Amino acid sequence: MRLYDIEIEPLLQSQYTWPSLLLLVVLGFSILHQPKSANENIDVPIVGSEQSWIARLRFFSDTRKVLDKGYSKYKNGVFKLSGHDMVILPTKFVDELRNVPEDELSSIKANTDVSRFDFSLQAPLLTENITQNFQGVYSAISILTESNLHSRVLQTRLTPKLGPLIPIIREELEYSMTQELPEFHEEWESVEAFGLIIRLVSRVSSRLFVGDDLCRNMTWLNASRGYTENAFKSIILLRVFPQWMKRYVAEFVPYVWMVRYHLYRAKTVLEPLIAKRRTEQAASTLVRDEKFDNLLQLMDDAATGIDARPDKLAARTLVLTLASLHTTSMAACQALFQMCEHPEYIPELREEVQVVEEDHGWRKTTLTKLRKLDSFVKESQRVRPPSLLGFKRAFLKQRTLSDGTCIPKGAHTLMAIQPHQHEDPSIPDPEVFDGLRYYRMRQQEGHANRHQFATTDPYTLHFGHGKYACPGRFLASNVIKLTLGRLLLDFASAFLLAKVARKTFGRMNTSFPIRLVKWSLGCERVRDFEMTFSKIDSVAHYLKRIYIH
Ligand code: HEM
Repeated sequence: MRLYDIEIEPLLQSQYTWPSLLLLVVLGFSILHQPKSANENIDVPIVGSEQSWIARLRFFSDTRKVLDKGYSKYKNGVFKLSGHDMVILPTKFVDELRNVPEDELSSIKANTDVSRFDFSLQAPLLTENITQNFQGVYSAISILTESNLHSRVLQTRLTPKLGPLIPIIREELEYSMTQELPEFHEEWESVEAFGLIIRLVSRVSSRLFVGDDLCRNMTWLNASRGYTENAFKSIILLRVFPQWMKRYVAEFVPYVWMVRYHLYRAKTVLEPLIAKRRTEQAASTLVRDEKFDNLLQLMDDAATGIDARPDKLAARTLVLTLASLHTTSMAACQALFQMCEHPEYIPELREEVQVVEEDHGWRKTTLTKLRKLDSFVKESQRVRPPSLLGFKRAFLKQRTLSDGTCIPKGAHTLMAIQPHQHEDPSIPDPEVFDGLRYYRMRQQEGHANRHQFATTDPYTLHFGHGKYACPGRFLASNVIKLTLGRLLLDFASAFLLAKVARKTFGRMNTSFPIRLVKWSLGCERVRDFEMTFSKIDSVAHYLKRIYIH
């Protein structure tokens, strides 16, 4: 038989023919049977194209522009971005929604996008294409939707112990610096900023996550770093595909394979550790003191039922590194870059760290005294936020908002948190970077405990707000201040290349190297070194020429 010029018989006899035909039928069936998403049922204006693929590509290529366009037009109303993908609610609803029970409005389900795979939702209702989520099934994050064990333990067991744990974390940081910093053969060394920060943060966080049994174990460290990196890559890649396609595409994505591999590797070290500790505990030979506290152990103490299964505990611990590692490192790195851009703050910040260290050493209350550094990190987050959109919610029940807008069951919503923060009346000059802004605000009467990095308010939603705000933000704040404080003590941090990058290309690139200069060289040498940086404009000019021509 011939079809046009093609011989059909050999094709039909090929071993691949029938599986391929079957695959085509399954795909065709999936496409034809796509239920309309809940987001599509919300009748509000769409900013940009209604065609999902075009809208999605446009959104990915210029998120800020698309968001600003929508926000400037509809900021007090509800609108959609990226076709029907994102329903943007005005921030006036924060107070109305922040404490709604989890079985009605869920942050974690919106973030993980469990979608059709979550049968507890009883319907394939969640929106079809969510571009702002963590692709829970493929990145293994869906374990966080099985129960709120991790949040309970972070909030009620680990956070209250953070103070006493400071000397222990500090000890781990000292060790990490010896492992991760380059050897200084000359007066300065070039390091890739984000790479250095993420390695320091992952070591320090590991001490808090799995304790001293494993925090220096390279299998665990590689699994947690490798998992986080590949999970993010899978997430970003899979976001572009429609929901029905993801399950097929995922099977061919090497990042997804690597996620599974690192999950397996993490289990090989965590499960025996859990078993060992349980045996010792049963035999009453386990020595427990402050040093022993870590997230894995505290979760094991609190877990019941299926959550207590060693493989589940191991997976949950690994997945929590995704929630913590990049977020914390990015915030620390942005603060470091702001120091590059505004080196005039460095002496004052450094002096604060020195005074606090000399007065008290690294003790329970040390970090609360670093008020200038806290303000600097918070201001860095304000001007370079981790996300332009936030306060993601999945509506698990239909709800009518106070302005009459009806949000159907299954819809996913977000808020434009970055443009909204610019409208905070307590920030009179939002375009200006003012590293000590929040430090001064805390000096007002009655404000001493407000305006901290980990504090949320209706204008500051980078950690969410209300009952379901990030349960790890105090931990993040401690790790960031410890790490930056330590770097400030040792390095003049002249950051030449980062500064040049900023001047040359108008923005920082996280993969750009920075140069660390040791204070221990003596002030004169550091000053000499800085003098050479005054030629920065000509270096920038030179680089620009190289790149342009
Ligand atoms: C600067 C660092 C961090 C940022 C910017 C950040 C941001 C956020 C945001 C925006 C949310 C969603 C809140 C909401 O929807 O209302 C969240 C949730 C969460 N964060 Fe963080 N986070 C950070 C660090 C951490 C750390 C260190 C941990 C520690 C494990 C952590 C664990 C979590 C968890 C478990 C959730 C989900 C809570 C739930 O089950 O609802 N985060 N975070």
